[in-house]
Amino acid sequence: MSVYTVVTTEQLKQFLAGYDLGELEQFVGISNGIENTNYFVTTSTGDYVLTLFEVLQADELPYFLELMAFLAEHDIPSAHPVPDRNGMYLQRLNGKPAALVQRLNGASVDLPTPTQCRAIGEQMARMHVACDQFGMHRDPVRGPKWWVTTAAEVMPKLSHSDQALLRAELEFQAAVDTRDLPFGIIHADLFRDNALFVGERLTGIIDFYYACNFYLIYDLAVTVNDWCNSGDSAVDSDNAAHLLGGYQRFRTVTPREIDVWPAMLRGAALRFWLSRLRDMHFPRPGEITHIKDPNVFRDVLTSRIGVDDELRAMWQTAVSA
Ligand SMILES: Nc1ncnc2c1ncn2[C@@H]1O[C@H](COP(=O)(O)OP(=O)(O)OP(=O)(O)O)[C@@H](O)[C@H]1O
Ligand SMILES: N[C@@H](CCO)C(=O)O
Repeated sequence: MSVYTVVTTEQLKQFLAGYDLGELEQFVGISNGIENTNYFVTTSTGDYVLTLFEVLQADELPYFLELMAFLAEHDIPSAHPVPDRNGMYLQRLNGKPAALVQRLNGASVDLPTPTQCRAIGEQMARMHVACDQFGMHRDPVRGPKWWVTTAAEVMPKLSHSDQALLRAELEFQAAVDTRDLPFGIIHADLFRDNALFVGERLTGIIDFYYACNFYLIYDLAVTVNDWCNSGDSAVDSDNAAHLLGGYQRFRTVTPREIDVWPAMLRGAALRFWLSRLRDMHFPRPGEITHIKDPNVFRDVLTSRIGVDDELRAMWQTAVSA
């Protein structure tokens, strides 16, 4: 991120008075991330992350906060939201909806190992399975309808060749047969910067604010595109074998999911190409801002076109041990 909304010491002390967390010791804005304002907060009882929601509205937030509580309580490595003195997770601070969550140990990794990829696959599958029991529903906000409206916004900013690629991909995606695909709750943004590790041990998955009800296989596609990138946009087959193998350990994918896998990888690349284009060409004002390169996902998309058999073959090499 980014700190879009500055919080003063006085404001934070008043906010913390609503919690049973002791005295404020220190706090600092977090520079990673794009969507929200985040601070690390230390009180006399421990370390927390404070999020001020910049885009999501208060009535949308119970889904995410309840989901995070549900996952932490089902032993998925993740941060439990912290309740205030009245048992509520959601508060307001400086005019924005705000929440505190536990601060997890660990750091994100730039160059994941196969073992780390396996851990991500395993926990994603456990999350997909566990969430069968989670009763709330949310439609995707970055789904196919959003792809079309956002493409129209960014189209005038693109080169002719990128415009042609974007138009062709939207047309291709509109024709993908998604019938009979397993559906459920997905993270939808499980990038490397949304997982923390201590060595090879996954300590937590964070940033559930794009979670929604959608095709489970799309969640894996988002994650493989980011975690298993060989550097020249092709898939790193060793990391992919471990990530998909880890996933299969807890949930067996269906033949329909394997069939649609190449299209899902392309759709997932399209989604992040578009969101990064929008962030770049229509930025929001903020004190610290962090724009990610859209061309990374344009190139991922390009490299996934015309290689369907190769992409489906990833499932044959998934390491099941
Ligand atoms: N529970 C947590 N424990 C430890 N660190 C955390 C936690 N939550 C967030 N962070 C840190 O804060 C950073 C930003 O958080 P997050 O990814 O949620 O921000 P965002 O603006 O919503 O992100 P995005 O870029 O995905 O939109 C993370 O990269 C991580 O360093
Ligand atoms: N993970 C996203 C940002 C948040 O959606 C990206 O890397 O573009």
